[in-house]
Amino acid sequence: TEAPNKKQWSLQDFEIGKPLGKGKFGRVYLAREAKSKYIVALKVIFKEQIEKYKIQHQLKREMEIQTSLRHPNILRLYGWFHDSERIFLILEFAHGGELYGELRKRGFLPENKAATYIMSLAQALAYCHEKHVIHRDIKPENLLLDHEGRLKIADFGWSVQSRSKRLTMCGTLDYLAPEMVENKAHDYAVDNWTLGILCYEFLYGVPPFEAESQSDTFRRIMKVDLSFPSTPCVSTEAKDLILRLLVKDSSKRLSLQKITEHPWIIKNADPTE
Ligand SMILES: Nc1ncnc(NCCc2cnc(NC(=O)Nc3cccc(C(F)(F)F)c3)s2)c1Br
Repeated sequence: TEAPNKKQWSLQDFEIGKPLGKGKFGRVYLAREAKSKYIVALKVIFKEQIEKYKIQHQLKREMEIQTSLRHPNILRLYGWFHDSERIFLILEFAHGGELYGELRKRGFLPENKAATYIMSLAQALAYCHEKHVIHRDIKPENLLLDHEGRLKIADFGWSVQSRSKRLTMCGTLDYLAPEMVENKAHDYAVDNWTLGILCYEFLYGVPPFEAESQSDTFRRIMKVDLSFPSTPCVSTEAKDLILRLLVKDSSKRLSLQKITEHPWIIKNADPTE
């Protein structure tokens, strides 16, 4: 008999539930595998969309990368299948939904939650970097929460192409590091920059370089035009961590290891995470 994860899945194997969300390339549904009753999230991607944007290789790369990653803070991709016009990704279901929703609902996060999320991200990214995977696409929409509120990094343009995807997809520039915005060769440190952006956004509710137009955001990123509003009140240690991450020279950004050892993280992150 075949190992379970080598099974050829098909739509008939699943009972489809409510829609969980819709992405650029298709919707996500709650689903249950009929025999095992196992709950999953099923992402439906239309082939003609993939062909239109010529990102087949990117999806292929995502599958390769994803099946090799196992980490408590990375959403699992259990497998995939396709029919004549769609590709289906069989994903771990994150019961808590998108972290984005929590941030929008609360406006901004308490320091212990923000620190716990940043620590989980630093640990997951350190794991990815050990596996020579740079994420490049970390933003609140791609961060999900499981039933215990544990952070899961999801969605994958995990490849060099993801930069072209982002720039051609005219996604938000808010999370792009200077070297990416300048379309320069970049390395692992882009994810460290993004952790600085996210830490700021978790604590203030908006990304640090938000501006009316993309060109203004571009200018603010290139200048590292960073300022801290007087409200909400944020600790000096949190601002210290943000200032050590939002550094233009990528070689001078705090390392992932050093992030997990930063006083603000030690003091505020939930150690059981
Ligand atoms: N509560 C929830 N529980 C679990 N999941 C949820 N949402 C799905 C999160 C995702 C995880 N992985 C993804 N991957 C892709 O979308 N890949 C993708 C799609 C199109 C094109 C391409 C490419 F061609 F550009 F690469 C790559 S979406 C939710 Br809401």
